[in-house]
Amino acid sequence: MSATLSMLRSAPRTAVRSYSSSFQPQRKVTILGAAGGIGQPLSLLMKLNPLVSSLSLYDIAGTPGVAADVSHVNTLAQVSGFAGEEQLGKALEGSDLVIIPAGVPRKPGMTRDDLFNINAGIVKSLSAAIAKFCPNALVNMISNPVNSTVPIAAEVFKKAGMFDEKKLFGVTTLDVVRAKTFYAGKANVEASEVDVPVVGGHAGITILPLFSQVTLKSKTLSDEEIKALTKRTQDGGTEVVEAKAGKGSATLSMAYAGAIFADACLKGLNGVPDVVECSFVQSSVTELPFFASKVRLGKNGVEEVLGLGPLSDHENQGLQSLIPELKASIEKGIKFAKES
Ligand SMILES: NC(=O)C1=CN([C@@H]2O[C@H](COP(=O)(O)OP(=O)(O)OC[C@H]3O[C@@H](n4cnc5c(N)ncnc54)[C@H](O)[C@@H]3O)[C@@H](O)[C@H]2O)C=CC1
Ligand SMILES: O=C([O-])CC(=O)C(=O)O
Repeated sequence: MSATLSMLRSAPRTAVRSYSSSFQPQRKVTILGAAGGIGQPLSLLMKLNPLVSSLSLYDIAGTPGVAADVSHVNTLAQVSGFAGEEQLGKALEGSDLVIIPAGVPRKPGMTRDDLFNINAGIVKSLSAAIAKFCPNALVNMISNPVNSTVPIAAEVFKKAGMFDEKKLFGVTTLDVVRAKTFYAGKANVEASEVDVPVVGGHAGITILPLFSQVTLKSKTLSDEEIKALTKRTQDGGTEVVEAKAGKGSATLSMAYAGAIFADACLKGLNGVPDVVECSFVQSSVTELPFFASKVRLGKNGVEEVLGLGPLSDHENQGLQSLIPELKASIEKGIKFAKES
């Protein structure tokens, strides 16, 4: 995390250096939904990433303005804006990484699953375009409900005959970011030095932080404190939705989390060793076909899906409780993609 922050802080200088270095691979990153609440700050953060040489910003409307604005930042990436379905192919062509924050966000009182009816269709059509125009790209799915949108994309890719399970990722990094922040606050340690795996899925009780595996323990927290931290991490999205009172869900912290995960994917593609992040991927860690756990990233995307490690009794119970809900959300996505 601190490495990412320092990367962001030093981006302009680093970018100038990498401009002149011939060995830096040229990477095209495309953001679908780039004019939205997440899309705009994420576009800025990706413009700061020295691993990005071409930044393609797509939305149904509003992207020319966002692209013009972001393009004035003095870093390496060349920025292009595309608006409307007829420009989607051009936006996607040649992409190494496609990030998808396209879709509607929650309002107070809604669950992520309440977004399914609108977002499933959006994700399905964008996935079909990815299959057609950049079948080799890594895909970072942010659109909710992630527990269903990732299986939808997988199904669309299978139908198109180009599914590669190593290249499809549900972005659960914000759960990890929250778990680290909340733990650090409670244990009174530096947030940047804390690491906590978060496994399962990305909705309510399917979000399972493994605080028993936290890297920096300054003092042992009580079972009650761990239970409260678990609940706060699971409800982190709702906390923001309620505070925004009808004006959407997490955008700034999500853009930060999305930029961290995209950076990890790009580092993996570039052959940087030992890049590990949690993500919701095709998995055999449990009986479910998709599951979030630590994943080692490499030159082809997922290099290795890592196991869960030892769990506390509380975490084991959480794992058993989340399976039925996560299973139903995965099946709902698969059914939608097969039948629509
Ligand atoms: N995975 C995660 O941890 C998180 C996921 N999210 C999800 O991210 C999604 C986006 O959230 P916000 O940016 O706040 O919403 P927003 O409404 O501010 O932006 C969404 C953007 O998507 C665009 N869009 C809609 N249909 C499109 C299409 N067919 N092609 C391209 N763009 C399209 C809209 O024009 C809009 O600009 C929501 O589904 C939200 O629930 C939000 C926070 C965290
Ligand atoms: O809660 C929401 O609707 C948005 C989201 O996924 C999050 O903030 O984790």
